[in-house]
Amino acid sequence: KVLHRSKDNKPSVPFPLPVIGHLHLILKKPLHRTLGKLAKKYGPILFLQYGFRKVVLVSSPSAIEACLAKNDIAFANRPRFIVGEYLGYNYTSLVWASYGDHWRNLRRVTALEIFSSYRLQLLSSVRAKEIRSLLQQLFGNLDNKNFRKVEFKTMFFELMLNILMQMIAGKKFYGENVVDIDEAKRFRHTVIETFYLMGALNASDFLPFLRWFDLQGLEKRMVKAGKQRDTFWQSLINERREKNRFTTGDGEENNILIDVLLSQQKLDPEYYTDEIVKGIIGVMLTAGTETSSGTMEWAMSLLLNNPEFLQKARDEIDQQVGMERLLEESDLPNLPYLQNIINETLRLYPTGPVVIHESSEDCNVGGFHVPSGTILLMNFWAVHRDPNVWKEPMKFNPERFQGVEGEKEGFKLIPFGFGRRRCPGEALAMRMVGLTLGSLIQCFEWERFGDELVDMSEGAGLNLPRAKPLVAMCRPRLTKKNIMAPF
Ligand code: HEM
Repeated sequence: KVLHRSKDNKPSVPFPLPVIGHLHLILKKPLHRTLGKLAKKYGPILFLQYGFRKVVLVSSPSAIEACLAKNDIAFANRPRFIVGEYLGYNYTSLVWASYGDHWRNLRRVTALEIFSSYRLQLLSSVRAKEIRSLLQQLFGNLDNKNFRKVEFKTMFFELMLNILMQMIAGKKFYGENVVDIDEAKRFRHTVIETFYLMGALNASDFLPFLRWFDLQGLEKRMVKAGKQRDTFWQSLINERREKNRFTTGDGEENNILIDVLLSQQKLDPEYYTDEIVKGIIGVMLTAGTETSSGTMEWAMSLLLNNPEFLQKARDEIDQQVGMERLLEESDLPNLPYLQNIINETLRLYPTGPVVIHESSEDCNVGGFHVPSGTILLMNFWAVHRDPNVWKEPMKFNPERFQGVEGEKEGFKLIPFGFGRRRCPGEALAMRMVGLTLGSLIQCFEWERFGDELVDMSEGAGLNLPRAKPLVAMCRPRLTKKNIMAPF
């Protein structure tokens, strides 16, 4: 029986304690750091025991390649953690579904109706409009002399949510003519709560008898969050249903995800139940918002602490786009420096730092036997900071991507995962992060709020949030005419 055997003479993982196994070793938050320390001490492939569950923790590029490339199908399941029952419609939503026909169908429908290049292209004007309205809002009544204070977190979240809401439900969430502000606040809270609950270590997942007691109070919170989410998704469906009763046949309904799903429901009501439709909407609005907006916030934090790179990105934009018009999505391929900044941000602060799968059959990882039903923990965050893989890994240096080191092969930069369960939102996220950062750099000068460096501490949650929301000062570079020009 191998608990852990390392090829480089690292010590063995301590023997598991009775009942709890190694759970005591992973209590400290944030999880990616605690798991990173374990890997550093004991090796890149570790076999752990969480209560009654077997766990394999992998933290090196070759180990992750062994799981996601060589054993992709074997590891394509997710564990049935209790949170998936309440927040994943009893494991039927895309994130929580096990590998199989249902999951494949969800991936197919979303790939076609939301993530295809055709759909992404079709909705590029929605994104451009939202960015412009964000820039106008920031510009406010500023002149080019005064700096003003900006809080990013809510601004980026609202931007992503507005864009996704228009793709999904055909309406905005924030801004003029929109839903009531309390509802918007409640929704944001629910998304944050979702990530918290997904990232919280629920002892009942590993010691099922504890479920009776819900000692951490997590299940109670899951029930509440599940109800809030369900009410919100249902209201979006009801609204579209009502609207479609009076449809003008102008084709708008072909571009809105809920409408497409409701027409599938008419064809196959047994499969496309409201629950399945709500599961799809919920996954998109949750997985797509905090991850992308968090990446934007980390990128701005890094640039504010490293203004020389901010200047270089601005030089590139000035050269490629100029100051006479606003940066557009079609400019992004001509802005490799900006792209390097995003890659470097995702390297240091991947907003999916630890990814969880489960094996559905026996397999072999790096010479070790992994039994079926083992939980797989992949620490992308640790791989992205591994000194065996990266030179000066803790240093923010976008220029590393200009040289040989920047080559993405070899599973050393995997912020979106790899293989069958790879993030389907990557192209959309990269466009949004690129367009937002590029526009902010083009249109405004940025300075830190106060003399101190931006605090880079990480908070709790599965999506690597900042501990403290980022605040900075900005002053317009472009003229009011450029920014306020009607779209
Ligand atoms: C910078 C932004 C983003 C990052 C870093 C990110 C990262 C990830 C990661 C690491 C996974 C797990 C992959 C795995 O299990 O192997 C994932 C899954 C997923 N992501 Fe993203 N993501 C981002 C944006 C988005 C967006 C914008 C959407 C949709 C609008 C999205 C939708 C999803 C979905 C649905 C899954 C689950 C896929 C499945 O289980 O089959 N993500 N993402």
